[in-house]
Amino acid sequence: MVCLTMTTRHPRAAYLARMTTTLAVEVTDLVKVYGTGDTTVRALDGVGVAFPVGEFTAIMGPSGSGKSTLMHCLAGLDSATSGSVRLGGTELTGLSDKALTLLRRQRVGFVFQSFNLLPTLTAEQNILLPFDLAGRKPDRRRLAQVVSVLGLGERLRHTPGQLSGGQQQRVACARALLGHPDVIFADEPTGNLDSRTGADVLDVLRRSVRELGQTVVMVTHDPVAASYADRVVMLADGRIVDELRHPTSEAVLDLLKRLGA
Ligand SMILES: Nc1ncnc2c1ncn2[C@@H]1O[C@H](COP(=O)(O)OP(=O)(O)OP(=O)(O)O)[C@@H](O)[C@H]1O
Repeated sequence: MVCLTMTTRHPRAAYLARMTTTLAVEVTDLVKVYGTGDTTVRALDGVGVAFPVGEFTAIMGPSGSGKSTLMHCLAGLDSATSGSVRLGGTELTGLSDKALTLLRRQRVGFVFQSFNLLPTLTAEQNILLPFDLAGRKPDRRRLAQVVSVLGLGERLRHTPGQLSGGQQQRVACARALLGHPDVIFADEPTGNLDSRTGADVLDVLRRSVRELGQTVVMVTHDPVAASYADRVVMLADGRIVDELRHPTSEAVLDLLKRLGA
């Protein structure tokens, strides 16, 4: 497995790093401690895990096990107390807030439970918003491809209020996918959806991995949602305690029960 450890600043070096690494994200011995003294909480307690390019991983675990903390550290939204996070070959530890903001904008996609679409913009304008804000022109072929894979062709002129919850979440997925980020982090993406529209969104995430080569890391409580992933990583008490490949919802449920979740 090839993995570059250098911090890349030059655009061509960054490009080459992305081309040669087979890991989208990798963390080593990650520790996150909140608070001091009696109120100290060790939310992550020496986590080591890698997320290969083009794989769909679900992070699961009982409430308070550290899922959100891990995702925030992976995405450069929070800094760890110690340990290393490498995203697309770039070491995040020690980067300034400004550099982290830039890295998130250019190389990370987010899909949240609450969609986070602007209500006055059309679906297409929402999808293009990150590009507009950055003053960049999107690749029109990529836009057409993403819209087609996500089945949004008929909905581009609708505002979020004219779309179902599932369609809104698909627009949010398209927005995340358009810039071909190193990784998309999805935080309970189906938490606000009924099971049928939730299944549509999970299918979209699955297809973005299979057909567009996207890397997706999703936090979920739902064993059915996790069964769409290639792999489930199970956390308990801030540590990785198990891993399932090609998970079924039954196997995930069994594992959660054994952990007392
Ligand atoms: N800002 C904070 N300050 C202090 N403690 C925190 C903070 N954020 C999280 N924690 C603690 O860290 C631990 C892990 O929290 P985290 O939110 O990562 O768990 P989680 O697995 O995502 O939980 P849930 O499934 O309930 O969302 C918990 O004990 C939590 O109370």
